[in-house]
Amino acid sequence: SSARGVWKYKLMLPVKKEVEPVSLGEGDTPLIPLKSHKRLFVKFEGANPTGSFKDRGMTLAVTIAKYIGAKSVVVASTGNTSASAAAYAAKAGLECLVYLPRGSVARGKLFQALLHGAKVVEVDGNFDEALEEVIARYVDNTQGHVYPLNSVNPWRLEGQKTIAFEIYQQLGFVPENVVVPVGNAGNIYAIWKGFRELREVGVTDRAPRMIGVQAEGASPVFKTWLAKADELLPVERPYTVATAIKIGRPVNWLKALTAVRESNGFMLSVSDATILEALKTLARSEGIGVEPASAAPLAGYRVALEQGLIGQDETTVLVATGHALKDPEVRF
Ligand SMILES: Cc1ncc(COP(=O)(O)O)c(/C=C/C(=O)C(=O)O)c1O
Repeated sequence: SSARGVWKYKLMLPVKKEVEPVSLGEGDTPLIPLKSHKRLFVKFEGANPTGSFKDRGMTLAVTIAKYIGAKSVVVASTGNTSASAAAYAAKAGLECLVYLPRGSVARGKLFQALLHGAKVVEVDGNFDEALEEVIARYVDNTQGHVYPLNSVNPWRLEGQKTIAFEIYQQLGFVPENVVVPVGNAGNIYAIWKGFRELREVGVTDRAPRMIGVQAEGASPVFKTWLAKADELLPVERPYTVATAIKIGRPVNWLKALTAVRESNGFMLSVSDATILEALKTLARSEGIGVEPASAAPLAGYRVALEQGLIGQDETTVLVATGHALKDPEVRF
């Protein structure tokens, strides 16, 4: 079919074939080999239409919202989800309402939400409070015309799993490790789901270890994994320069731990200093411009190599989730 990107995999997506996709050409992002290590690659999700991997999930969720006759969509966000929701809602002719934590959204992302015509509600509090507000107001909303898009919305994870399909097709094999920055914790599970489905349909009999990286000041999933706790150990006042993943009570924490455990992977927590160092290396040695959260996988990879958790001879893919233009004020 002439479809490209996410919709090339329509048969692996849970949508009826008559559904008309709302698409901005998301997906088909580059897999870039790094000079620094011979079997290290970056999956550059900054190359998506609004500059982050969120577009993969948003094309699905907004397509469904339109298909079911929603008039508007609502989402809480640390920024990239709101930028993506605004663009896809505009394409679909839907209104878009975004709840953002006042003062912690990188300028590029706020600009995009406004540019695409979203109505921005600034919440006094962190992302977690913004999400609580959306869930309280809209998730059990009776009118049904306002469609909540947060990663409690399964459609977004279905779109994001196509990252796995592309990595497999671009490498020609399943890598030993896939390293993902973890915030609200949906993406690491979505990518794992994609690799699990490749195995289930018999394309391959291998699966990667899923390695999740958090910032030290905002690492509830790491803490819960390390403690082998069966309840989330939340971080009340998360702080990190990587504002995209500055989340203290990730809704998808259990999904993320499932992906890590099922894949025999692990969680890491890295300092802001090492994240900024990694951001600088990617920009100045590899020519790859990312926002801070998207440099966390390289920071994590370096730690994992040092600690012998990853071997030099293993093929590893770092998922760089967002473009540098998102956060033009980061000081590194
Ligand atoms: C650049 C970037 N890198 C990594 C993540 C973490 O993904 P999840 O672990 O699936 O949450 C985000 C998440 C952003 C939001 O949660 C939002 O936009 O509201 C991001 O923007």
